[in-house]
Amino acid sequence: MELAGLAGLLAAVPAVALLGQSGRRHTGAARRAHLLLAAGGALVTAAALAGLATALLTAHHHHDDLVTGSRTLATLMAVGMAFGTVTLLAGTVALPGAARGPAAALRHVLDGLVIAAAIWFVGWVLLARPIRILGSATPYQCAAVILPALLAVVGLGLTGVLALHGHRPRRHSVRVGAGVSLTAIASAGVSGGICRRGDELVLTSVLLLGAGLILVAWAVRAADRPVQVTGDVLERGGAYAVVPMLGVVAALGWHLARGGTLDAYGYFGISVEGLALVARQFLALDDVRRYTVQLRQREKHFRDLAHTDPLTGLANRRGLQLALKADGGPRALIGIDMDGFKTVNDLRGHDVGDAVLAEVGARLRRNLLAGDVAARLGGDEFAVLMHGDDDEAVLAAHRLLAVLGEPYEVDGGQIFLSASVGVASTGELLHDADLALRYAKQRGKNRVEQYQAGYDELLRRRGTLTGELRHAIDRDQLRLVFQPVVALPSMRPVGCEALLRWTHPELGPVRPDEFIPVAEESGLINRIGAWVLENACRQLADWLAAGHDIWMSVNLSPKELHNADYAAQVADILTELGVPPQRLVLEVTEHAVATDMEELVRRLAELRETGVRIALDDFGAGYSSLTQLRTLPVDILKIDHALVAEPESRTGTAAPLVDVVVRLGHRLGLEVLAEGIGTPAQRGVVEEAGCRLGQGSLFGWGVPAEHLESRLRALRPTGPRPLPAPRPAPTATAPARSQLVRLGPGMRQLRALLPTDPGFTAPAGDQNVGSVDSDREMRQG
Ligand SMILES: Nc1nc2c(ncn2[C@@H]2O[C@H](COP(=O)(O)OP(=O)(O)OP(=O)(O)O)[C@@H](O)[C@H]2O)c(=O)[nH]1
Repeated sequence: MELAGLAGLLAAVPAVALLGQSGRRHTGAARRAHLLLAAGGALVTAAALAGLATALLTAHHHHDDLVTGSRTLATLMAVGMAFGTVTLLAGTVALPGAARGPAAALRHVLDGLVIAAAIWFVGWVLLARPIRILGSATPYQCAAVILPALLAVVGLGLTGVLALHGHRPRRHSVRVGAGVSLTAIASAGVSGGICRRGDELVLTSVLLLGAGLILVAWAVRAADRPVQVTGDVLERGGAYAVVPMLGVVAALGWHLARGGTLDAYGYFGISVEGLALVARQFLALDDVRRYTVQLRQREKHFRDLAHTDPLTGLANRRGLQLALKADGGPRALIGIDMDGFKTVNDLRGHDVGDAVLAEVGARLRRNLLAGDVAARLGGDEFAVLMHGDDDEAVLAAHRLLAVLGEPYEVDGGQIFLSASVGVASTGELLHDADLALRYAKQRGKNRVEQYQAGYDELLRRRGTLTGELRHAIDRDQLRLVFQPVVALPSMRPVGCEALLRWTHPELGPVRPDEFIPVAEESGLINRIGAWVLENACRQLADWLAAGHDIWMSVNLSPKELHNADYAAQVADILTELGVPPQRLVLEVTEHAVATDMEELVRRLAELRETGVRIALDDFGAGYSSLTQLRTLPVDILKIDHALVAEPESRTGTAAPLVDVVVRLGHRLGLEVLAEGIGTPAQRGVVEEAGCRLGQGSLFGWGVPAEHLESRLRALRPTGPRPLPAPRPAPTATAPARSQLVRLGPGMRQLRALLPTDPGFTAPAGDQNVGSVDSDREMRQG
């Protein structure tokens, strides 16, 4: 019989060999698991082989010796095979499809123990008194079977857990678990059979053992397929614990009802069940804690995201509102909006716009103190919430204005932008800073305004003005006045600038610097501009018809210039009223020049084609580019009054830059007109510089048409005047000599630049260039 058993065991050998081979073929976790399974299988097989061989050799011994010998042998075999089974179990939990890592494996083992302890206990109830389903066959005298039986139960428990919680597809690891359990059961059978000299049992068990190992080997072949790892606690139900526990309770009740008592094996089963459940509970709590921490971290991450602006990484509006709610000492809010940012998007594309915004964010962040919060409120609008009082806030605002006004290096080019800044340090910070910011925009941008209680009133007034301005034309509230432009040095009026006046019946006279921005913002400027142009031209036509030798200057809003058929409108009016186009001068401000150059050049060129002349107003008051000046199709350069009124500098001359700009203008073939001449001294300086056209209070304020007309009448007509030749078209190939120069009352940079410009070594007689009036005046003079 033992021989048959030995033969049966041979089936196990190839299975072990297959496992070993599979282990060598794999790497990583699979290799470890397969080798463990191979080693376990080999140990079980070796122990069984050794036991059977010993039993065969000692078969002829005396009966008493035989009984004791069998028990000893069975015990030894059981221990040997138990080692093998433990190794097999370890290999099973180590399979990649079983558990994700050691922690998950430990959880599987404990879950398995919960099931195993229940099976053990139910088995014990069935085998123990009073039920004893095996009757006298219960191998009580063979303690040797207990160890493999115990491991078989653990194997079954583990298989159950793998069926419930293994990674998908689960069938491979379940098959391995089942094979290992079968091997363990067979081990118990073999040791039991040897102990009780039950040949059939030995034979059957040996065959089962082989079958178990073959099942393992077969299942392992597929066990290294990719598995779907799900480690979420939410996936784990409690059924694996509830069902065994109910089984234990039912079995115990049945056992006690039949008058049974608990012996050591029963206690053991119940204790293991309880301890395994408690241990599992600890681990489950630990899992829950870990997941809670993870959830909190994620929640924080999403909360942060909800309060962060993705482009700049600064806080967003909600983030700023949160920061505003937090308590703290004295605080101030600095509201910032980039000026003319839309142009960056329009000219350079949205990506460049984004890069500029990101850089604005970075500059703000670099200029924060600890505890300050910078935020992007949307578009090109930013805010800085800082600790400090009024004065500190205004100081910080000016610093930010300077920092944000530095050129932006994007995409290999420079972008020039300024910002408008509003500061509030009491009250509704967000609201007040916004009001101050809007006020800064209205007052010409690129400046800091501090909130004052009057702003609400100011903005309300703007609302009223917008409403009233809508009807100003229909209700005949607009008037034109005309400020003379005189030839120097004779001070004879040769032209005039039409200036708009608005007198409201209730509000009284409204200043142009108040209502013109309102008109621009509300879009009314186009209607109003058309009205001004038409009425100015009508007046001009009258004067020309009356034989006066004069030209008319009309201010042009950048918004009107954007209008694609503006040039056509101008041409229509001129034709309709029969005004020679050369008699009309359209003035654009430097402000318009600083924005979209290409469009501006195109529009101005269209206008010039109609024959009108273009004047560049307020030159020297803000930003200007010398390159732009050369590219722009303009005929007249109007020197800003700030330059004319500049006091003596360290060189000892008053208005030192007038001379420079006049020479620059003449050099570029432009007529030059000095604005804001208020004193004979200023007139002297301007004349000295060679400027032949002047305008200012010294020669007359803006007056009604009749007043100017009487002045004109007083002058004896001197026949038709030659009109200035149009300026030659700018040459596109001329190299740019400078980029952007900040002109202004200081104009130091221009001064520093010009003498080194080879094109600027002006000949002594260049003062007459392009100035017909000065020619004539000189002849007269
Ligand atoms: N590139 C980019 N542009 C944006 C983004 N959000 C808004 N903008 C643009 O930013 C511009 C902001 O316009 P405004 O502030 O009204 O106009 P502005 O040209 O700066 O004029 P002022 O503020 O009056 O000087 C709009 O043209 C928007 O389309 C953004 O995330 N990226």
